[in-house]
This record gives sequence, C-alpha cells and structure tokens, in this order.
Amino acid sequence: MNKLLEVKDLTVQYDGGDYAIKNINIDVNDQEIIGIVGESGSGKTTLVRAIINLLSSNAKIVSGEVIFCGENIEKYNKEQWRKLRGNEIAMIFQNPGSYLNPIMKIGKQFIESIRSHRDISKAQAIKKAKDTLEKMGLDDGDRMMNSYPYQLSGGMKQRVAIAMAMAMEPKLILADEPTSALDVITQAQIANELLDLRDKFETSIVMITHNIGFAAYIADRIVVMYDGKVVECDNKSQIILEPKAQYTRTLLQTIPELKGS
Ligand SMILES: Nc1ncnc2c1ncn2[C@@H]1O[C@H](COP(=O)(O)OP(=O)(O)OP(=O)(O)O)[C@@H](O)[C@H]1O
Repeated sequence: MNKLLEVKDLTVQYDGGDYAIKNINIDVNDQEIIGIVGESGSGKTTLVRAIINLLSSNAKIVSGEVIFCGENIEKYNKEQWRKLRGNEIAMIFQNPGSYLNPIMKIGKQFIESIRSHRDISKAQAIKKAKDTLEKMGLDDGDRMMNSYPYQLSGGMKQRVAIAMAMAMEPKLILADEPTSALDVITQAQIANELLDLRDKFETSIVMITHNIGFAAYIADRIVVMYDGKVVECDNKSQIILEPKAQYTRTLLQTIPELKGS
C-alpha cells in the first residue's frame, strides 16, 4: 500500500494557549478512509487545518512535518499551496452555507471554481460540473446549476459542496464533520455516496466526526483523539470490537444500540 500522507510528530499551539495538538503521527494510504473521532476541543479541526495549511493567524506549527506524495508540504510557498489546494488536496467544511456564495447561482460558482483550477472552456466546465453533481446523486443537474443555495436543502447543499471538491479529482479530501448538520437518513446517503466516490475517483478521505458510529460505518481506520493527542489508531474492527484505551470504550458507549425486529 502506498502512503499518500504522513503526519510526523506534529505539534500546534495557539497564541497564549497550551498545545492544541501534540506530537501527532498519522499515515493515510492511497484510497483509504480515515475517521478522526474525539470530543469537542480534542484537536481534530486544528489537525486537518494544519495539514492543509489553513490554520488561523494566531496558530503556529511548533514542530513536525506533513509529507504529501513524498514532499514536505509545510515548506511550500504561497504559489505552491495555491496549486496544491483544490487540485491535489481539497477540504470540505462543516457548514456548506459558509462554503457557497448565497447570492450566486450554483452553476456560476461551480464553473468559476473549476476554471480557477483548470484551463478549460466554459462548456467543458459546465459538463464537468453536471457530471460531478450526478455522481453525488444530484440527477437534475440543470435545475441544480440554476439554483441559488437558499433554494436547496441542507443535504443538497452539502452534496454540491462535496461535488465542487471532487470535481478536481483531488488525491486527498479532508472533511470536517461534513454531515453533522443533516438528519440521519441524509447522513447515511451521503456516507454511501462518499464510499462510492472513493471507488470512482480513487480518492483518500480524512474525515472528522464526533460520531464514532459514523466513523465505524465509513472509515477503514479510526484515529481516536483526546486532549490534542492520539490515544488510539487502528483498523475500525479493532477499535470497535477490541478497543485498547478506556477513552475509546467511553466513546463507544455513546453509540445508540441498533435494535432489529
Ligand atoms: N482560533 C483559536 N484560537 C485559540 N484557541 C483555539 C482556536 N481554535 C481552537 N483552539 C483551541 O485548540 C484546542 C483544539 O480545538 P479544535 O477546534 O481543534 O478541537 P476539535 O476537536 O476540532 O473541536 P470541535 O469538535 O468542537 O470542533 C481547544 O483547546 C481549542 O480551545
């Protein structure tokens, strides 16, 4: 298996605060889905923002490295990051509303986004946008392209946001609670679509979630974080069936029991 991403001994601190994450080591293989779980404040968002170089201005990487496709991307300059972000690594944020421009139709935003990364004609960009929307289960591409974000449901907006990230066929998607604002049925549908996309686009996904049950469904491996550190990282069956850390056992107790008829 090929390593796509290696996070080595990564430590991040916010101004005036203690370490938000400390000595984090994580590998992501090609086409692998990693679920990052842990309670609020455990450092999940800080970790993925550090990976994609989108930490807030009051945060700094104190030590460590982020290796992507064999290169230390922490050393990249602005121009190298501009090329990498969106093309090779894409981020899907928690709230799609903050991602989409409310006063611009989906189609226009989608086409602008594609053409800012790829030198292709408008007609080619429209085709790519519609194709990707379809792959995300949004069959009526024309209606979608002609809609404003407020005309779409939360689930549709989240699918659009994911489609915009996938259109560039990035090698790695970082997703911060991409379904947390949605109802369980829509969460399950989007989880299935993400699994499908991993197969179609051969993408690796690092997904943050509060919900260890959701991680158990979608991820190959689960990273459990607590207080800025990795307490356990293993195959999901190992984490779910034979957790080593007490904290993981506590998290597992939060999964509602599924009762069959
Ligand atoms: N912009 C910031 N300025 C200062 N401290 C911050 C900032 N963002 C996060 N922190 C601190 O860093 C630590 C980790 O926070 P982080 O948001 O990464 O955790 P999280 O696991 O993603 O939480 P949540 O699930 O609530 O999003 C916390 O102690 C938090 O208070």
